[in-house]
Amino acid sequence: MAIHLGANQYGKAENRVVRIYRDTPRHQIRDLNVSTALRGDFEAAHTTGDQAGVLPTDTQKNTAFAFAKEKGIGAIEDYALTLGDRFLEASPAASGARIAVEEYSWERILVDGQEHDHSFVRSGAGVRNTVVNIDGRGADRKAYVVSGISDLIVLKSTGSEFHGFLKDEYTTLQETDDRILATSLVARWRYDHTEVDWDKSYDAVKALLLSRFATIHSLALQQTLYGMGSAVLEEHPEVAEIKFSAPNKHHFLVDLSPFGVENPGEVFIAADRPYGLIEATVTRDDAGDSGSAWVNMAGFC
Ligand SMILES: O=c1[nH]c(=O)c2[nH]c(=O)[nH]c2[nH]1
Repeated sequence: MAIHLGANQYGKAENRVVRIYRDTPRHQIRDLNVSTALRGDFEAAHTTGDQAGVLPTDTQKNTAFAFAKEKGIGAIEDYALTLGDRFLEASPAASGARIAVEEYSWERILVDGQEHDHSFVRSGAGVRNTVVNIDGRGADRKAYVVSGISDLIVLKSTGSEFHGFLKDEYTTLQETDDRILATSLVARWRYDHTEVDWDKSYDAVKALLLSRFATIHSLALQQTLYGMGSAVLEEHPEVAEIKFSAPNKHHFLVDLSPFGVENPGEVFIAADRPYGLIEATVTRDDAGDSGSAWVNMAGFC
């Protein structure tokens, strides 16, 4: 029987890297979840057990923590790019590196209206993340950055319709011109290049996604996502494409008529399962090649 080793990668997943800056009494915190992986010629490690070319996952973990101190943590994209280049330098057998970083945000606790110097409360709508893929070294190096946000839970209490859909003998859904639209949005956008002010771009894209969700009069979640994605591509030349995964968090009107009570769109049951899952990609026509940007990105069409 002929068999062979297929695609493979290895690394340390979910390093919880917390970096405190304490040069002054007013501390700063960065709180990351870092996953690293190398791909390349690791055939022998699998087929014969020869680990000569394998930079241990433990070393990858150590590097993630050491760089948090030695190089500091700026934008997560820069941290990920620096780590990826380091692993390719340290591991001759590797042809590519994938570094995924999530960032949990904290804000200062207010005490008597004043921001505390070293006490924080977890904050933020949504979790910022990035996935950096680097192929090759030196003149052959190519770097791809996909950044995004997950767990961005949004709801609008009107301004959403759903009607005119295809019907067959199993269709029971009523048409509606006024419903709740809610989702826990995952959005990831691919940058066209790496000369980007990452923090500024992230803040602006997030704000734009939220404002378009609010202002687009929705005829379907599909149309809302396309509108949100188009706005990002129109206003952000640095973004080549954007992908969404959006569970339609259904809110069903509760029938209060058995109790003689009218319910004109006021009391709903928030169902957690099942949910419609709407996924879409919006791409600039002249976008550059996506290369390995989307390698192993689960949960997207
Ligand atoms: O925005 C929606 N898109 C759908 O495709 C769909 N299907 C469904 O039952 N409800 C909805 N809502």
